[in-house]
Amino acid sequence: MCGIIGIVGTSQVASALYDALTVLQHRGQDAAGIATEDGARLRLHKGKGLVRDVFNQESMSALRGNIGIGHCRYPTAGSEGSAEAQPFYVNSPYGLAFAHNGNLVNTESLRREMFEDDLRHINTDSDSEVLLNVLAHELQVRSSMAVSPDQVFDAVTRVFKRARGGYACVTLVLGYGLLAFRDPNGIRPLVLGERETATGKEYAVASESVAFDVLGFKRVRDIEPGEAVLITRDGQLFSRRCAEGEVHSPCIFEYVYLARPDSMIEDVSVYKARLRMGEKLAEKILRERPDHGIEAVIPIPDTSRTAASALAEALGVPFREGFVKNRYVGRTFIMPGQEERVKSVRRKLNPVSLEFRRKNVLLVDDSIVRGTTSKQIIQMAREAGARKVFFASAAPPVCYPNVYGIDMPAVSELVAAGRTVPEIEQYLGADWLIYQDLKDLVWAVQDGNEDLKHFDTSCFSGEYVTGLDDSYLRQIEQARSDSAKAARRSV
Ligand SMILES: O=P(O)(O)OC[C@H]1O[C@H](OP(=O)(O)OP(=O)(O)O)[C@H](O)[C@@H]1O
Ligand SMILES: NC(=O)CC[C@H](N)C(=O)O
Ligand SMILES: [Mg+2]
Repeated sequence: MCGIIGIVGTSQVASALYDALTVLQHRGQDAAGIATEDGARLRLHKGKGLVRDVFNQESMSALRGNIGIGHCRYPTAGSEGSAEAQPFYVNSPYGLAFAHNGNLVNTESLRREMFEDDLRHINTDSDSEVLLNVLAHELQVRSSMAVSPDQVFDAVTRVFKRARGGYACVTLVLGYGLLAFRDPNGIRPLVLGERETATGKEYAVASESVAFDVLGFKRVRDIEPGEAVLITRDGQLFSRRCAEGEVHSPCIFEYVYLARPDSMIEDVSVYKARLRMGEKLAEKILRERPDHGIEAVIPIPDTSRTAASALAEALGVPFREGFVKNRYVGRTFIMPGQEERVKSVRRKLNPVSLEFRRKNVLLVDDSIVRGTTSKQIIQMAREAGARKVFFASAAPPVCYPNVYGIDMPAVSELVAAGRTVPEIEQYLGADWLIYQDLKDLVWAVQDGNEDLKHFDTSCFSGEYVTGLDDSYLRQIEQARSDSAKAARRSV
């Protein structure tokens, strides 16, 4: 769930790309990059770290041009190294700079095809570099000096046939324009925006609409599943559905945790969806624990706040800020190693003891994945003097890996996998634990747009809309478990 942005402007775009990346930072904290085209050349700067650390005045001033793309990375493939920071670049055909949010599930066979059939060298372990080369190959075999939208759309049609997985992508086609496309199932989000300026209309494409709010762009619409949009350097927009007939399945975890609440995805307000998650969870608590005795509902900052506030209101129990978040510590879940994640929970969240002392409290989180946060938080609540500590998750138990752009590769690391709710309760140390039902989570999102009939719920249901090769889950567990990553870092 990286963040991506592309802008076709009528004046310099680097600072707008930078600003957009800072509001998409919650989607990826590991690396960031910007590529622009200054009329003659590609300008590219990228590196490891937060957006504010990767760029300085000097690197920004070199990023000249009225058209460009940006990326902030949360790795789901390959390493966390700077070589895999995005955008990636290939010089042929035309010169392509590419940024990708998502994850492919047939990377290895594509990598082999690239090498053996298409004679292309892939230099990293990144699936995004593979995807860029598939696009480059398909453009190459149709290329001519004068690029046409039909050629580009035919190439993307082939990419959709070859690449399986979740992918929302922006590509800078040097000397020509910006190409954006979204996988045939529409798993990862991608929105189109525009703004009128004194010098003409400008377009932008981004992972989340919140990027448009800060840039003063108007959200026009979501890019459709299997659609490609091409915006030429002189501001003409072309689009085509290049894949049809696949089940539209936006990732439900965007609504649970990944996206900012002030974003709209698929015409659904993430904020309102989270409120509805809280309401549904309250109904379940009232059904199953009518004599709950809860004296305060306490969110685990940041993401659960919205759901917890609605839950408290529906229960008629005070909503209290029992944990203060250190605003200088980033998101824990998207950190690459378990040791770092465990340490950062305590660095990040500190209890306000008086909200716990001699009280029965309900702690609310948006989700429980590895249990890193919840286990420590329950202990902190007890240390702060709580009488009873109940725990509620606004999402159902996460029991299966996510393979479409969220780094949850190993079943063995998921606290709910192979455990019953009472067993998880005991492991986390809660007096009782309650999870949202999947049907209620689906309802909470669908209520915002009843045209959405299906979602990618794979981490809750184990159903993978693209299908998976038999050995795939075993392979990613071996390659991407915390222990595999730690072993890689130590060499
Ligand atoms: O069970 P776990 O493996 O701990 O993962 C789940 C937790 O991680 C996320 O928080 P995070 O700190 O990443 O971000 P937030 O500040 O947006 O809530 C999420 O909101 C849960 O609190
Ligand atoms: N989270 C993502 O979208 C990751 C993109 C890509 N798979 C990478 O690892 O860089
Ligand atoms: Mg959290």
